[in-house]
Amino acid sequence: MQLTFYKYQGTGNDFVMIDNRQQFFDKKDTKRIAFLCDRRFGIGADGLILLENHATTDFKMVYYNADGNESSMCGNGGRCIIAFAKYLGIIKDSATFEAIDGFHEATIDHAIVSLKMQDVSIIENHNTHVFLDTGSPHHVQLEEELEQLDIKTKGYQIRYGAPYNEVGSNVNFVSKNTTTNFSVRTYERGVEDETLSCGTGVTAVALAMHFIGETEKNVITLQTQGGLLNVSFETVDKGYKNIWLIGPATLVFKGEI
Ligand SMILES: N[C@@H](CCC[C@H](N)C(=O)O)C(=O)O
Repeated sequence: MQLTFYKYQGTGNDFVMIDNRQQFFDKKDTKRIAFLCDRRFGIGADGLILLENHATTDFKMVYYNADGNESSMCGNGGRCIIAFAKYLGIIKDSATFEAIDGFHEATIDHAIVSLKMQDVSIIENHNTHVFLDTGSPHHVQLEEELEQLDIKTKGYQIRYGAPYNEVGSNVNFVSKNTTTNFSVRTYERGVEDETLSCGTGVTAVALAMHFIGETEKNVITLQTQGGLLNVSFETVDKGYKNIWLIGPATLVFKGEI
């Protein structure tokens, strides 16, 4: 059967997007999802996202990593699905939707999407790194020589090492440019490689840098390999609320396979 798909990217984190409001897509076919994401034999993407009907919000988002498995929240995917929902005529300039980590609000202004993330109340500050969950689990560590790092090798060791083991964590390497600007490179679980950007990752980095005192600001710019993202937040007694991930989300092409 022919499958109509849409390819989106948000700061270079790219996704195969499928309108599954008619529920035709076989979600159990992990091999096919991995095939569609394969960059040599398939369409090529860091993940695949289904847009589905929802009883009380504008739509539901279902996210799969490039390995074919359903996973936790994808921040850049969440921004891209807003652009997709607008393209399909489901929403205008604002929306609410449900994802695996709960309900989200978002707005879109031309190609710039602002996505509200879940509140974060648990942040583990270890000596060498910070660990927190921004919808997906993230290990965050500061590095002096970010450009020289072998992200695939180092990220793989941390992702599969203790205490994360098989379940794993995404791994973010960070360098500080100014008090409001940090560079980030991310090894993504489920892609098992560096991606050009990770939305839940840069959100984790912004909160972690504030938490450990590297910044006192609450609007942070994150330079990823695929472009700039902004994260704003409010500090509360036990963590952070009103967290927004802001940046571009673009349709690359539409096709059939
Ligand atoms: N690219 C995503 C993160 C997707 C989930 C991640 N690979 C995981 O399995 O935890 C983002 O933009 O947040």
